[in-house]
Amino acid sequence: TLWVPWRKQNHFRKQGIDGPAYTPIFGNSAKIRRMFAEALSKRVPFDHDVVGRTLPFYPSWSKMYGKNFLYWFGSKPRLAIADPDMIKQVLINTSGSFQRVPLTPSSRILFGYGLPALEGEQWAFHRKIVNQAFKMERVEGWVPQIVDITMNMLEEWEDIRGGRDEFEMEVHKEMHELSADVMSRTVFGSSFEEGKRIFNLQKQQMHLFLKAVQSIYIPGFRFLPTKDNRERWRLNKEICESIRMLIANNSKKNRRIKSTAESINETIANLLTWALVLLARHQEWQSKAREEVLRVCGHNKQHPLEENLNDLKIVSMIINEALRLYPPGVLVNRQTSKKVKLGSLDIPADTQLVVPLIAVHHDTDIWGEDANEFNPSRFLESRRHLAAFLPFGLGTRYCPGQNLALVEAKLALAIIIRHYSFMVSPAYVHAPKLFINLEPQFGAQIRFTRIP
Ligand code: HEM
Repeated sequence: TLWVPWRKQNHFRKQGIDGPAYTPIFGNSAKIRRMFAEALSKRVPFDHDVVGRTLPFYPSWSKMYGKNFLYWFGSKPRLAIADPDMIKQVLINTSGSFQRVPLTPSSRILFGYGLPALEGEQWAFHRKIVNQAFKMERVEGWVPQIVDITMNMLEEWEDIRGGRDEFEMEVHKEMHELSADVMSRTVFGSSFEEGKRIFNLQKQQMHLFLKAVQSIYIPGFRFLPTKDNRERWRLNKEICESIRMLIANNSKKNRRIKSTAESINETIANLLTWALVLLARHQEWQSKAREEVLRVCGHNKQHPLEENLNDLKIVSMIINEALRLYPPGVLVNRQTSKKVKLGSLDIPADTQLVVPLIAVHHDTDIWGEDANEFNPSRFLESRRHLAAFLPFGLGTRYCPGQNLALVEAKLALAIIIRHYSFMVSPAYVHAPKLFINLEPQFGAQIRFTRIP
């Protein structure tokens, strides 16, 4: 079996798919780790050409081997695909040939036994429940709560401002709190405080999780009482107990929804953070958005209502452009359950397919020469290709939280823009980093001025 990777490598080479050569046991993992370390140690200019910093192996290897290439995680082959036609074929395929990559035991702790971990009938059953929970009518019913929570946040900002004209804040933390509050009040309903506590525990757990996924998975290692493992067990126990209590206090039906929703809170926080950074950097779009909010919602400090949502067109375009340049979920992956054909390619069973969403979103072949520039008006045109813009995934597994994410982002942005003008603080260092999601490595410091 030692020869299997080489055989697979040849199999792909014969079909025109090349990549960094396989090295025994570790594959290309050490090299990938080095590339990440090097990318993160460099300071980058404040522009949006950020794929090299967030997913350094992709631009490096695609330059040498083409948009689709083969690399090795240990002795497992990974096929990176960034061609929209191929991506579409993989993600909309319903035959069961392309499955979600099974969670390792340590990532299962993070994602639990919710939707992302399920396949087949079990998945279909729970997916129906989740779709119901997040359908648009239901999410629109949450508008008053979301507005309320955002206004509460602004009241706290006013305390921080303390009567000054200008004040500065790290908004990533603020957006994290905001989206945790929204998720707790909407999805968790009555169990508000408890929901928030779980989010905070999970945030700590994510740091440990990341350490675990960046190292190669060694069977049995998770049972060793290392410092990280002990901390992981402690947090896990606490989270399990909290969730158990929460479930005991709630109806049985919502159980699955909760366990999935908890781990996904971060995505909206990151979307909002990047949208604020982008608007702070691109004042002309901030003004355009503010004009729109005032026009649509009225001048008398009125808040957006659910009937305004469709009229906030510029705000929507800005959110799309933020999702394009800084997609919170940087990649999605699949694994072949059997030998499959993808276009003219023969792919063996047990091959991981990696779709680098962020690279597709920055591809000049798709988006033109200004692909790395912030230009929301590109969304005035209809979509180029189903798989050219896919921040929420595509196909049967596309994100069921999309409605909530977009409605929350629209409302929160509209309200913030209505009350403050803002610019990037001199303290801000532009450093997008792939954590679980795409995050600002050193936070997002923004300087606000109150609009009378
Ligand atoms: C800006 C915010 C968000 C982004 C960018 C995002 C992105 C994604 C993406 C790309 C996928 C597809 C994964 C794949 O195909 O392998 C996904 C799946 C999923 N998302 Fe989201 N998400 C966001 C917010 C949310 C929220 C708020 C929730 C729930 C409250 C949520 C729940 C889920 C679930 C349960 C799945 C798995 C669906 C399945 O396996 O059938 N997401 N998300």
